Amino acid sequence: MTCPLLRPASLRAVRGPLHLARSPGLAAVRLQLEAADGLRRRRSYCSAALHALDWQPLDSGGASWTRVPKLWQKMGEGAVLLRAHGIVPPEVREAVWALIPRLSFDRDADSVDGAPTFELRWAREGRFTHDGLAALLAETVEERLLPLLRRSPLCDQGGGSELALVRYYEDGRRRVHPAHFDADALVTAVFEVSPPDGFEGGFYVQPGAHVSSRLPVRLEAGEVIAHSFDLQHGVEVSSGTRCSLILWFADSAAACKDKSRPWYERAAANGKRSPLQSSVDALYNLAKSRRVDDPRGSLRGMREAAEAGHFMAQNDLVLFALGMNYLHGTLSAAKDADLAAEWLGGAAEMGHPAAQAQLGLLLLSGADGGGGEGASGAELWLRRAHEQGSFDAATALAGRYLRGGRVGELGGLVVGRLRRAGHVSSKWSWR
Ligand SMILES: O=C(O)CCC(=O)C(=O)O
Ligand SMILES: [Fe+2]
Repeated sequence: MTCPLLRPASLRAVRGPLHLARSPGLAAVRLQLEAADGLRRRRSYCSAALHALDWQPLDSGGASWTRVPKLWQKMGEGAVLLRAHGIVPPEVREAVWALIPRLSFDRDADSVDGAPTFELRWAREGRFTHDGLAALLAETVEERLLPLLRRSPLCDQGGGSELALVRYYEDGRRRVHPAHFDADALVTAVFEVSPPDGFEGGFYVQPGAHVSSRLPVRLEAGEVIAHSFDLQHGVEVSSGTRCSLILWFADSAAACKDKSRPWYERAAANGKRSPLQSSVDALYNLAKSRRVDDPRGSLRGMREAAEAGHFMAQNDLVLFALGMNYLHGTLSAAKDADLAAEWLGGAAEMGHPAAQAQLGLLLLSGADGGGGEGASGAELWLRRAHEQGSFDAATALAGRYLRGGRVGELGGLVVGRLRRAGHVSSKWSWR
């Protein structure tokens, strides 16, 4: 049985803390930020807040759609988000839900956070790969979902589908899928499989870099949402069990097979003529997808996206460039540290938790003996990142508090959080 589904994600983002020989103090970072006009303008985009999504009816069939603006960019219309009832017949949803306990989920590293995926792939390269799910879902995907996407504002952004996943969220397995962009899909569709009274939290969109800009999208069982590649989104389940089915669509069967991402190239090229908002996201995604095959081209693209204000590109540029420098032994550590702090500072000021954590670690690594201005700057950024849920930052803070014997209230909170999440071994106990 076939459907227009494509191939799996192949790139795994590698993230890790920075360890540099020297780094500027916080004041130096601030000065660089103040001097950078572009960064100041970008910061103001992020201070805007979006309080609710403005849904419009798509047709008489009960589907609606909206645009999700990006708080870090002024231009462009925003990402497309669509929701629809009645696409998955209730008996299909119930049969899928009943099948879930019999499925076995993968534990390979996730491309967004490197933690075990707890996902099951049920289609790739245009074919269903799981007989049970194919028997239940082929008709719904081909006869109901694809026609909906084709008559929606997402239609000029694609048709064929790329990869399909079941995702399972539960305490003791995976509970979060951090905010991200889908790097290998032109359009993504998500079916909510589990009944909403079985869990707290769920899918959200995040128009800004900071977690405070999150807008939950509470879905009914069997409801479908679909979005364009330039939508930042994630999942956080605070209690209970949630199961979702995800389909990543490409624009042709050929793109599924040869792993090309022509839509990013098209959007990036269009953006050079008219600065479409999604072109910056396309540049970023294209750069990410070329890391292995064309590292230097990828670095150039990442830098362009970073210069255009993409906060994830600013953060990833630093991680990727430093990785390249270590591999090729090119730039000096001191020069790297200044540049790294500048890029990370921009994204950190916009609120991006990963950049805040990396900047904190960078400042910490340059702080002699753990004291002085570098260290207090480091702590400030690490605390901000920890407040947004960063485990890298919490781990670094806990280490500092415990080594310095300054556990206090915040130290207790940080260490307690790490311990609950299984990140702290008994040797970290301070009692
Ligand atoms: O589980 C969901 O609703 C979405 C998961 C997701 O964003 C992804 O797999 O890329
Ligand atoms: Fe996603």
